[in-house]
Amino acid sequence: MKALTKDEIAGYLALNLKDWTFEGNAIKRDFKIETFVEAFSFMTAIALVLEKIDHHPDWSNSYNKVSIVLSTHSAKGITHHDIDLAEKIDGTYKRYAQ
Ligand SMILES: C[C@H](O)[C@H](O)[C@H]1CNC2=NC(N)=NC(=O)C2=N1
Repeated sequence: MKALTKDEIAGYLALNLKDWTFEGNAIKRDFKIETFVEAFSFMTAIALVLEKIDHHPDWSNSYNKVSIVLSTHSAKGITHHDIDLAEKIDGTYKRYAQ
C-alpha cells in the first residue's frame, strides 16, 4: 500500500482523528485511562484487533497511560492501514475513557 502525502494525512487528522498528531513518519496519540488494569484491558482489546488485521503499532504503557504510534513499515510512511487502525483504536477507547 502506498504512503499517504503530508496533505492527505493532515486532512484525515483534521477530519476525524483530532487527538492524533503527525510526528516524523508516524501518527501518535497519548491515552489516559483511570487505572492500570483498565489501561491493560484497553491494550488487550486493541491487540485482538491488531492481530486480526495484521498491523502492529509501536506502543508503550506507564501505569494508566498508553502511547500509540502508528506507521506502515513496508511503505516507510503512513497508509490507509494506519488511518483505519487509529479510528478503530479511538472507537475502543470510548469504552475506557473517563
Ligand atoms: C508479514 C506481515 O504481514 C507484515 O510484517 C506486517 C505485520 N505488521 C505490520 N505492522 C505495521 N505497522 N507495518 C507493517 O508494515 C507491518 N507488516
